[in-house]
Amino acid sequence: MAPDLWLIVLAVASVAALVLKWRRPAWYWLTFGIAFAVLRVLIRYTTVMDACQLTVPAPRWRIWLARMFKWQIPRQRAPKILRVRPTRTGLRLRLKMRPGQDAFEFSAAADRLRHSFAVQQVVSREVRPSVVELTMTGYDVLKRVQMPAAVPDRDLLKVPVALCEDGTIHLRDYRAVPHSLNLGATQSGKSVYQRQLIKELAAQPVALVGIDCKQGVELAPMSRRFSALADNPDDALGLLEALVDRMNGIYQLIRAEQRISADVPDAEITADIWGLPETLRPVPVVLTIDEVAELALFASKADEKRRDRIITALVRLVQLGRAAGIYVDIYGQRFGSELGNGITMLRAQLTGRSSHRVNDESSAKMAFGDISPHAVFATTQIPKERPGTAVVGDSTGGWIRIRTPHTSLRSAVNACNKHAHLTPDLPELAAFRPVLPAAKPVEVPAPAAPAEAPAAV
Ligand SMILES: Nc1ncnc2c1ncn2[C@@H]1O[C@H](COP(=O)(O)OP(=O)(O)OP(=O)(O)O)[C@@H](O)[C@H]1O
Repeated sequence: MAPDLWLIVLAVASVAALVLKWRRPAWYWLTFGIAFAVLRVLIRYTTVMDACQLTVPAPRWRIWLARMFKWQIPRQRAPKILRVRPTRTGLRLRLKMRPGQDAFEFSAAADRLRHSFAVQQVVSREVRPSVVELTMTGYDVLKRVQMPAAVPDRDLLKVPVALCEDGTIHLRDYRAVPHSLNLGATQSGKSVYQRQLIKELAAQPVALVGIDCKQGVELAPMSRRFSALADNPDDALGLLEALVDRMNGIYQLIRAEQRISADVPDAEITADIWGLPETLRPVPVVLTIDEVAELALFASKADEKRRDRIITALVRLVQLGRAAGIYVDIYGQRFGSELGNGITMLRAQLTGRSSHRVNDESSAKMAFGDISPHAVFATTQIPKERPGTAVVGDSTGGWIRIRTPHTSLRSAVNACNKHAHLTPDLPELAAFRPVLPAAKPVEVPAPAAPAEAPAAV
């Protein structure tokens, strides 16, 4: 090719790369970014590791030999690269640690590595003894969230809800983390998160039950897929107590099954619904409670009594519900002792924690104060112009930043309508079955009147 032509191709490619980087960072990453990042990492690897204090001295015998024969003194040794694997959103670098190194050093150096390799984010984790994996994210994946079409880990009660900042998918796994608390200021993105979750659960053989004291504006449009719905505190109390009755009934069923299994040598004895024969297993229930503070507020003595019964029923459900296949997601703006007796006890049982943007540090502490001070700080840093961003923690002190895809109410309602036939009938909750809007008669437009023939001139 003529040199001029080369120059033109180079100029066009550079402009294309710049435009993609600016407008479509995901496409940029797949077309140019991966190659540049792999080159950058491999070329700078030893220097960066040295600068980030992730190298160790050469073995003594090599230094001794070098001194003896006046060779060049061997340099510090960086961890050996076992594998470099590009992904849809970044790179995975698997490293064999040198003697004397530990996985914590790599986690502590994550921020330095991020700057040195010029990537968006670096997360380190130990994959097996002496091997760590650095997951690098090439660009800001949370800027425009697009969930991949195929999620391999999806399972019953394990649904994708958001993208993590390291490019992995955040799954809400009810069987691992049965109950969760989701906080956030108004307009921070709680409802979108909730819709995404319901949209995913709608396609599964589970019963959805909701309490939405905002007169049902969030959940009622999706009511075709809900087995029970309460939109005021009185109904919420009835619904929660009915759920407690259902839970007690399921415990009786498990006990009866245990008695039968006890007499059969070698038979497994179950302590929850998942060990019951499929024909007997009650359908799992996911209870969504929106704006929980509405249940805890009271203006009169009667309201206060109702409030106490609500909190008692809720505490029983989160303490004992898991084995009976009852899972609870609670949403609110704040959830602290200011809401009265029993709240701290209830919160302790909600092991799944997430928080969208909050107005103050004390709200962030309600989500993570008893789990991780780093997560509290990260929550206070969520920018207002990034609605849908949240920090998700777990009871081990780990946390990560996530962002939900922008799920409209329309698309969640469509999913609920599409899967309405999966809505199980729960006899215990029959009194709270949502009143479905009557099907709107299709209006057939009246045939247009025949146009009058123009008068003959
Ligand atoms: N993941 C997202 N990506 C883009 N925009 C989002 C995302 N999540 C939420 N939003 C936008 O942020 C705004 C607030 O979202 P949402 O209604 O979910 O907040 P909220 O916390 O439920 O507020 P409220 O408590 O007032 O109901 C909406 O305009 C919504 O479109």
